[in-house]
Amino acid sequence: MGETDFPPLKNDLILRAARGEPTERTPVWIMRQAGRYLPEFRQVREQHDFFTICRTPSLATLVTLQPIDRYPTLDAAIIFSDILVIPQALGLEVEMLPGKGPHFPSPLVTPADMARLKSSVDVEKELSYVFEAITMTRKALEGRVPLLGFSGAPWTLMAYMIEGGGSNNLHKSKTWLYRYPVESHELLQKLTDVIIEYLVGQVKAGAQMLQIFESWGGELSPQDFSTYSLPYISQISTRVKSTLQTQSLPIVPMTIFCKGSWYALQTLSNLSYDVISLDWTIDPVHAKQVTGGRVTLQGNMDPSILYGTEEKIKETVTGMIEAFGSNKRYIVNLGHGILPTVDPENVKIFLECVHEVGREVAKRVEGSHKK
Ligand SMILES: Cc1c2[nH]c(c1CCC(=O)O)Cc1[nH]c(c(CCC(=O)O)c1C)Cc1[nH]c(c(CCC(=O)O)c1C)Cc1[nH]c(c(C)c1CCC(=O)O)C2
Repeated sequence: MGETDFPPLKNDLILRAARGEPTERTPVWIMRQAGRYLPEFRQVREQHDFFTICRTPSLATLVTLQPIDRYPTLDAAIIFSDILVIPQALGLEVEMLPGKGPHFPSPLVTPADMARLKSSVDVEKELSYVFEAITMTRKALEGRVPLLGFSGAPWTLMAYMIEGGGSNNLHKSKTWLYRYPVESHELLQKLTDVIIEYLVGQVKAGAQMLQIFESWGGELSPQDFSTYSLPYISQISTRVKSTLQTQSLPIVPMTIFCKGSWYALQTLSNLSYDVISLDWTIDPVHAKQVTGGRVTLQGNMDPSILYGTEEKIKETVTGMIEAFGSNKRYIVNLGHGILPTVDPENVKIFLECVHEVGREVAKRVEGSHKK
């Protein structure tokens, strides 16, 4: 798909912020914005299994658009899918158990189980449903906001494939790292190669920006992070961008979200990512100092603030935008996904407040530059 196959974009704030260009207002979107906190999503979910929604482009388009229709204040849409579609494409079965989350009936137990994974994955075929959903959604958006694509990062996906679902301490996947380092690297590299092809395919289908989720980055020590996460997320941004260039596709901005990996901030800012997404344990002023304006920062309100009063939400948003304090290189988001029991009215309050405060701060910064 080429740019001319889609309606022209009317709001490019987030793309400009990602590229380091000034914005007249701070852009905002919410991780997991399409999901269970919305009654309209729960209604679709009552009729269809989770992965059926992912695999049916018309349903994926419908739920991707639900938050965009409800909140005209959102500055981006994110394609409805899941990070676990990659383990599925590699041949592992994954189910989504209501109220429990993902479950792998036959996870990888020892390296011998890697023989159960496909030796080569036809990404174009196995994940064609994601690409179709992206193209359909991009058209249905009618240029209202940019469409984001995403993938899980290799370490987080490896951990799910070995733990077989959620886990408190990741001891099974860490056993691999400390007993079978060679095979662990082999698995991480295999995932990396598939992820790169998958992300390029998303851009070809119409994704305008990409986010990589290393949701379990913070479970690793700084040293293990540099051995088992960093080399692979680094490869992903450089190889995705060089492949996009070779294939004459748009070189879209890329975001890295390593939850809990505060120690890696400076290193991450020297890779070829455009945006670093921060969790709420990181102080904005510290993040700005450490990353030195080399990247755009995204985040980082504690998702639980959305359970607070209107005053608390407003106070936190104001403090956060003032601390990131710029009309450049900043995208508002939560520090992790929105929680399923949040009241959608509080999301509205949050988004409206971001618009209001974002405009004020941008004006103030502009004014102080003119003086
Ligand atoms: C770790 C991870 C997963 N999936 C994802 C991550 C990385 C982000 C993060 O750290 O939160 C990413 C994801 N999952 C989903 C999206 C869709 C787009 C969006 O709105 O952000 C995205 C970007 C839909 C989803 N993925 C899931 C749901 C709910 C499933 C349901 O309806 O039963 C949705 C809407 C299920 C899911 N999928 C996963 C878990 C652990 C769960 C269960 C717990 C939970 O819901 O948070 C794996």
